Amino acid sequence: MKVRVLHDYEALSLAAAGEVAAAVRERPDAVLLLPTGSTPLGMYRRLVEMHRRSGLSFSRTTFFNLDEYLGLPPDHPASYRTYMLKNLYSLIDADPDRIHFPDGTAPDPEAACERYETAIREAGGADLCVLGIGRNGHIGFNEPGAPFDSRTRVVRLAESTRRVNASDFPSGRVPERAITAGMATIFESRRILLLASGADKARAVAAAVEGPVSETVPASILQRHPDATLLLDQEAASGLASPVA
Ligand SMILES: N[C@@H]1[C@@H](O)[C@H](O)[C@@H](COP(=O)(O)O)O[C@@H]1O
Repeated sequence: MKVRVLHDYEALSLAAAGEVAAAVRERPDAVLLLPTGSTPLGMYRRLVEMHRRSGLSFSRTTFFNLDEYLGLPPDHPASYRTYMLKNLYSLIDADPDRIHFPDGTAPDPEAACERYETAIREAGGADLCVLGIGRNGHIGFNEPGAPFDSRTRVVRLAESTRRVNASDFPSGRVPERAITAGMATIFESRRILLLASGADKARAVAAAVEGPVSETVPASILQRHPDATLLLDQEAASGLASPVA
């Protein structure tokens, strides 16, 4: 696992966008597994700029989302589908047939999870997975305790995660469950990039980088990955015992 510390959020976003752009330039039909949350917003903004200014094309790229709330209508303002359309897909030349989301409203959610896992596998697996990190070390919606061999499945959200995400649901209750790509699904990505910004991520980052590899801290699995990079801003890196360049 490599760790890169950038000066601030803007530098982090630019570096992350550079990595995604390089993957897509090298392989225009790359398969990407992408996150939501506030952290990747700057990266998406930069990717849209690169598309507009330097002609970076995503027309052959296949996109999968890491997760989605269970039971939210797809056009709900807080659904991850809405987030991705608004912040990325509607602003670039993505092919709608190559954009995939977990189906949070499927009548049989377990079957929808299996279909999603199969779709990722049939696409050849992810060339690049970009992750954020929860304050409790979660990746996607794999909360502490998620088995390392888990696949795309329905999960119950930690109460702390529901509290943090409550600001996205001003007029209602935060869903209790979600569909997430599993730990093994994520780990099988050929390259993984985890982004963390701000002091409130410092403890989770330190546990993921310097603590034992443990299902208690889902992001710690990246220590075992052959090609994982953490992009941190200085605040997110502030809990690390050993300084990194
Ligand atoms: N399911 C998402 C995660 O994929 C994301 O990484 C995390 C951190 O979000 P933020 O970047 O807003 O801190 O929260 C959510 O719960």
